[in-house]
Amino acid sequence: MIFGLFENFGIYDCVLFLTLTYVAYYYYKYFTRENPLPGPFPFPLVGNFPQILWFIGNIEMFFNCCYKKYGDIYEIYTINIRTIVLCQRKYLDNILSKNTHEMKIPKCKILTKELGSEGKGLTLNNDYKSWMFNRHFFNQAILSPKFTNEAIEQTNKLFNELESYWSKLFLKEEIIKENKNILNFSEWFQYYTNDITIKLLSGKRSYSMATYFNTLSDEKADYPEDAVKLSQTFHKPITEYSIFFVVPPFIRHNIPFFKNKANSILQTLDNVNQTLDAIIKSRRQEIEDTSLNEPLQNDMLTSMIIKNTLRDNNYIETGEAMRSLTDAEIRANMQEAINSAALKIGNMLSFIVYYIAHNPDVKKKLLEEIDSIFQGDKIRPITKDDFYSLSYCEAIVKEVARIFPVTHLITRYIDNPSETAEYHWPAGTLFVINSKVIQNNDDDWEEPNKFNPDRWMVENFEPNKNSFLMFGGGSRFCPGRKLSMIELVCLTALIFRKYEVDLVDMNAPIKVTSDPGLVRCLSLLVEIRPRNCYVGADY
Ligand code: HEM
Repeated sequence: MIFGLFENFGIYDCVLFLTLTYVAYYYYKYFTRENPLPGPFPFPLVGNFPQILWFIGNIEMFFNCCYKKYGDIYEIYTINIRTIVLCQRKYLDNILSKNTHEMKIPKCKILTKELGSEGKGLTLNNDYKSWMFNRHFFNQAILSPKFTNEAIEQTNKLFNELESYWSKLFLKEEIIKENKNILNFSEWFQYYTNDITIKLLSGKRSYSMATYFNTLSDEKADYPEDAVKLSQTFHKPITEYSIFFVVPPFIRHNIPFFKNKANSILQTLDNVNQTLDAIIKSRRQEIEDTSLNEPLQNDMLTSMIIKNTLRDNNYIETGEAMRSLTDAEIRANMQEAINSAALKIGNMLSFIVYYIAHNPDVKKKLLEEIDSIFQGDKIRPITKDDFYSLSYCEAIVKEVARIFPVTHLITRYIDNPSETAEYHWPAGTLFVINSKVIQNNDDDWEEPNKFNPDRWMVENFEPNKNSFLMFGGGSRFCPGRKLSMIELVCLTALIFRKYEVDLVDMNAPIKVTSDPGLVRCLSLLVEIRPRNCYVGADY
């Protein structure tokens, strides 16, 4: 009798039958899931993609709306993976513990193979041993005192270069008189951070600022041709990467618009890989050609190449456990560092300037601190001691990171069953931590919506555990935190020491776009002129 039912089935009936069976199975699984939580209603194959699509370009808004509607813990379906969103610090004890070694993304062969990141680098590396190994090299290269000194030296050098462009374009007397001293701060600092990141990490110059200057000026800056290609190659994947995280593979592979976008990113990544391979090869050669007693450059690439070789001061021959990194591993680490650093620091600087401009009392205190440290000297290079003394400036950076974080989400994926937020979760659960909501919670922060750097100045002040996640937490804590603080504090001081920076439109909200990885400033127009700290001073 059952077989009789199927006798007259055509191909369309079969497709319809299979679709209905799949949909029934999908919703059976959905309605019988473990620990059901509130959240937007999902659809077969695409999960909550239709709802997320509504917020494309401003994913932060999607998470805000869900938080308001569903509360401190809810679930969404991204790329058809059930994702538990945590918006309370009390839920994070287990998941951000230093003793756990959770991954950041689901084990997804297509993703890691497509992006070529399988078992390499840090963020997308799901192999714990390989992650540990790479993380050790990463930390050693970027957290050393030599690297700190190099970061401060390069910050000064590149800031001088930036000023040389600004003086030609915006700071001449006649330009200021005609009110043409307006610049797009977010663009300039995106190029600045590109330049400094690539210099510190690879030892090479990218000349992004020079390239940008040339688009604005009749007078042209000189730079080597190959350097330009490097900066252009790095710019694209960082900004468009998120298509691999929000668009399901089926759509990415078959719908022409998404397919073309994904292919173009893969092509760019391929160019980045080739560029990095060439840089690594030539640096290896330079190191080989340098005698053992001659000093080497202090960039991250050089440190990663020489670690566990005869060049390394701490070298002990112990075999595989202390092997050095392969070119492919170095490349993945470099790519990751460049992707992480330039955009986050660049965008945060724009947010800092925006908040300072809107808070005159904060600006006044900042200038008092700067003047007391530099004593009116607007030219001498900033030093490591200055960096450690700029405590109010550091408080501003932290307060901006708290109230308006550049990374608003942090992910964790468990490959063993675990207890989190008072529920037992099976292996294979993905969690998203909404750090923006957590950092603006009034249980942990007095008047959380008030921009108040002074809260960081109270003696012995420490935020409650897991209530401030600027650099994440647990063993996956951001390894670039020291470099970031150096850049953010030093640049804020260098800018405000010498320049008056006013927003062109004080009434406009800050223009941003956000994807799951980053909140990005689209544009920040400011009017700039030399700051007259002391009456009668010469500029
Ligand atoms: C304002 C600047 C920055 C901010 C706000 C920031 C924030 C973060 C956050 C929130 C995480 C996730 C941590 C977690 O999952 O618990 C992270 C991870 C990471 N960051 Fe940063 N970061 C910044 C700059 C940098 C820089 C300058 C570098 C490198 C040069 C860097 C390299 C990385 C890497 C490699 C990871 C992945 C670590 C891992 O999975 O083991 N970041 N960062």
